[in-house]
Amino acid sequence: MIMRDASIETTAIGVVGAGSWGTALAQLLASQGFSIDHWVYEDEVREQMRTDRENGRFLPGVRLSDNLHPSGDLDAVVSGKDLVLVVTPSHVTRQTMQRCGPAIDADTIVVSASKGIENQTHLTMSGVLTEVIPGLTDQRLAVLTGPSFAREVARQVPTVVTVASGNPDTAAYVQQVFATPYFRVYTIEDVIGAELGASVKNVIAIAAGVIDGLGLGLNTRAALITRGLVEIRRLGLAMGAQPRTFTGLAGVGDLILTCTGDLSRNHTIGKQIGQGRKLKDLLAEMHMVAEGVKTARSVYNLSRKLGVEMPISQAIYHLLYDDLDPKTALHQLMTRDLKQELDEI
Ligand SMILES: NC(=O)c1ccc[n+]([C@@H]2O[C@H](COP(=O)([O-])OP(=O)(O)OC[C@H]3O[C@@H](n4cnc5c(N)ncnc54)[C@H](O)[C@@H]3O)[C@@H](O)[C@H]2O)c1
Ligand SMILES: O=P(O)(O)OC[C@H](O)CO
Repeated sequence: MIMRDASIETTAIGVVGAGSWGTALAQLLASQGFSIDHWVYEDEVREQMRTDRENGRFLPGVRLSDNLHPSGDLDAVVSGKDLVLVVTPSHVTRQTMQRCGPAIDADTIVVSASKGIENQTHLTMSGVLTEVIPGLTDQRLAVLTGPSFAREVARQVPTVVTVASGNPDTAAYVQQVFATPYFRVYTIEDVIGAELGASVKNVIAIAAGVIDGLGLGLNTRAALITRGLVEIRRLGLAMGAQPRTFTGLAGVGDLILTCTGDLSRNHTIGKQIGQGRKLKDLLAEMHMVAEGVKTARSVYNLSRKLGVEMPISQAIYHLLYDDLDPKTALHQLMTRDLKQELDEI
């Protein structure tokens, strides 16, 4: 049993986004007894969730509790809530939350569970939400992240995540709301570090998939994860993150999961590219999001703008957008100038 403050039990919650992660988290909360208003984008998905109590498109095989209420009314889902959870793909977060931002009450806690960096602004999701939700400050904002495949959380596989907020009280509140005996929640204060770890690992996971698609070995994958973490940390430091964040769940934890787990969409797309398939064909077949594809563009431009050395991430950008051959990319990475391993800081 997780001990919660009695006041937590009556928390009114709205969830925006019913992809695999939005549905898994909404169901997790519903299974704990919270009444959930859940905004579902597609009419047919919403209808199926209402009638069959299943989201067959994004999270098949998981029965939805009766206290999870699918809705197409975005304003109604977010208004009058103690907590609003935003779980849209990062490229539609701005447009979605711009629509309903004014309906969110001034004291509502807003939690982002999306992972990505906007292409146009280079903002992480906390930055986007702060721009589009009137009056939202970092005091009412939190980020839920860490190694967590939706399908495993839905099966109640023991999972450990972290909640980042600039306000420790907000982090502690969100921690209490989400924690279950199979979903352990830590807190940290470094929001930008947590979001960068969560976002850039998707680019490195594409690289890990490419390595597997090329049929390379475990040595290569371990090297990739290690050097990928160096790149994530470098970008993080350049953007004001705390270095220790990257040794935690939002950093190395999520990086290991996504680089090694067959359930990862980012890893899968990388693997197919390694096997010779083209990005545009893969995207045309996918109804889910592989955030690393868009984030690779943001990271490429950010790293150049900030002068941060990120050779793996830059190679993935060229592979995705300039048709760089995977074997050539690997050869270029392996034959870079020889150097000392660790950065000064
Ligand atoms: N799936 C996971 O295991 C997992 C785990 C942790 C974090 N995340 C993150 O959660 C976020 C959401 O991913 P997901 O896996 O739930 O999504 P998904 O890939 O399963 O589904 C896509 C979602 O996008 C929505 N969508 C498509 N077009 C839209 C539009 N124009 N406006 C609004 N919504 C639209 C769909 O309704 C659906 O909810 C991503 O940032 C992802 O990285 C996912
Ligand atoms: O399936 P992916 O690659 O989007 O990864 C899902 C989560 O981010 C893992 O923590």
